[in-house]
Amino acid sequence: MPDEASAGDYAAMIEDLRGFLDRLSSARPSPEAVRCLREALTGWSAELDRSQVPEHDRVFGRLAGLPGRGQTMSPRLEIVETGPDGSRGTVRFGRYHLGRNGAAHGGSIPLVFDEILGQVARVNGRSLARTAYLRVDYRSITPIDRDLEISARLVSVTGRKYVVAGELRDGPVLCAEAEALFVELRPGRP
Ligand SMILES: CCCCCCCCCCCCCCCC(=O)SCCNC(=O)CCNC(=O)[C@H](O)C(C)(C)COP(=O)(O)OP(=O)(O)OC[C@H]1O[C@@H](n2cnc3c(N)ncnc32)[C@H](O)[C@@H]1OP(=O)(O)O
Repeated sequence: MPDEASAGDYAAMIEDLRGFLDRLSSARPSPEAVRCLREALTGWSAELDRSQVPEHDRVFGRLAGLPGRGQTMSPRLEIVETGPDGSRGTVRFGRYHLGRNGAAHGGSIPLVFDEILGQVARVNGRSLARTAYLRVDYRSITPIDRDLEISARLVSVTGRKYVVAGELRDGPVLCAEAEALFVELRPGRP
């Protein structure tokens, strides 16, 4: 893990990357701008080629205190309260997550449910638990570019099985709800 000072820089870089992806997805760049961006990206990749590491040493997605654990794959999730029975937070779908007509892409919504529901299972699980199923019901469109409320609650624990349910709301509007089963891995199972 990076030290405290570089963790701050890393966090800021991840936020910059989110901003870049939002701008990229809503841009119509000129051929000259595309050439310029490609050149910059080639330089960034060459820089990162110098610091590739195995999975267990990577930083991306492993900074528990940061929104979204310091990764950009799923929308920006910020947990504001967590406990053994559940958690709640805010999530923001950016322009990068746009499906059509102002609604977030349907595939980006399970991503964020897997995160928050999985964290509740993990708080409860003695060891790592994996998603066995994740069901999402889309109740109303999920708007982008504003903070939405998201919550998860533990429904039941049966042996190694944890059922967790979640809701995504835009104020009084229920955008989506989810239910997932997490199964705690047997010892020695990768
Ligand atoms: C250091 C930095 C930290 C940073 C901070 C970390 C924070 C961390 C937060 C992470 C938050 C993200 C969390 C994402 C988590 C994933 O997304 S994991 C990736 C997606 N999931 C997978 O790849 C799982 C693939 N499947 C499997 O590996 C296996 O099928 C499973 C799920 C582990 C189950 O296998 P198994 O242990 O052999 O289980 P098995 O004995 O078959 O079944 C056990 C029980 O579960 C039931 N079951 C199993 N599957 C199902 C199913 N699909 N439907 C219904 N029942 C089922 C069985 O019927 C059985 O029930 P009982 O007979 O006991 O009543």
